[in-house]
Amino acid sequence: MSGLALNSITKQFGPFTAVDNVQLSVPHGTFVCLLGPSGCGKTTLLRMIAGLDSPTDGAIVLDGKDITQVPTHKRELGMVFQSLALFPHLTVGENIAYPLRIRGIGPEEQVKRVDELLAMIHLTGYADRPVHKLSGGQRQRVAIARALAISPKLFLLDEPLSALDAKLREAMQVELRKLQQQLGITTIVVTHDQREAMTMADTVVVMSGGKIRQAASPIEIYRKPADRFVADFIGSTNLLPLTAQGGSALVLGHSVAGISAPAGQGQASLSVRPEDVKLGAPGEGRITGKVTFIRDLGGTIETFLDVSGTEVVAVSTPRERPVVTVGQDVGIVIDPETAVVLSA
Ligand SMILES: Nc1ncnc2c1ncn2[C@@H]1O[C@H](COP(=O)(O)OP(=O)(O)OP(=O)(O)O)[C@@H](O)[C@H]1O
Repeated sequence: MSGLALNSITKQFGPFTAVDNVQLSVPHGTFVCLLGPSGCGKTTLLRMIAGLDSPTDGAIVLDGKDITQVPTHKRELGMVFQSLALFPHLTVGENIAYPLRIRGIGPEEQVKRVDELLAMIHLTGYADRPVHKLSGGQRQRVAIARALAISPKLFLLDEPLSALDAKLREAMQVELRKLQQQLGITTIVVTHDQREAMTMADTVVVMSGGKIRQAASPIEIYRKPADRFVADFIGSTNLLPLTAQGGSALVLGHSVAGISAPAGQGQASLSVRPEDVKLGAPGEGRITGKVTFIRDLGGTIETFLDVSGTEVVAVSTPRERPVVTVGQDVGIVIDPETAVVLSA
């Protein structure tokens, strides 16, 4: 297969398993985000792909070739790691040309390539500027250009945008994704920012405790989370207790048409995104909650409800907002099409 394959990768640090039997296939030209809470093993996994750490077990295969034992400098990688900063005493052009120079590429070819890369990152004319005179976002773009100078087979980035302020980070996410699509380069980014992952990735790999919980498209991760961890970690959700009773299931004590409990499970949960909770009049057989708090954020309105001790959050836009007030009893409508049954 053209692309990257991680075959049963495990990394132990003494008795501690930081990466646990990871299996992942990254087709050529795709953009993968490794996403998870602090300590879940995403940086360790990226470092192994980069050759900066070796797996205790398993194999890393790039374009059909086992590279597990190949040293970093022979893997044809472009890397933007937090620790790999730009050379502050060099100009933008010298920074970008550096990997070309150490590979013995002639000065004319270097200038041509630097110009191409500067155009690509929208910094044409900046070649002679010292890097310390650049803004944070411009510096980040130069680091990206430097990593791409050698046309690598794999582009690896570890939290590349975390030092930027929120607005610039969002703009750079879009820019990085466009650049990756333009070049068709296989890219793996480590991030703990789910918005970043959802914006950029073809495949989001959600990790916890060294294991992959789910690897799927952003929309599938959001709409069809594989388990409670993923449902809770990605976006916000209502995890409602689901109990089996006879052949049907009870959600917050009520049966909901179209929802059934998983076979053989005593206890399960139903994940319902706040935007999928619809409010209506309280009615016979309908889940009813009391409004405890309303947060009007302008573009969206969050309504917090108490249903026999369980908090349910509904999000609506001002247009679709049902007029409710704190203390009021309202009916809660769950659409079985958008709700996901999760075991445990
Ligand atoms: N060299 C090492 N020796 C011992 N333990 C390590 C080493 N490197 C990482 N670990 C441990 O492995 C686990 C995974 O670390 P890793 O840096 O991969 O996590 P991460 O998901 O990237 O987290 P963060 O977002 O905080 O960087 C952590 O518990 C960490 O303490």
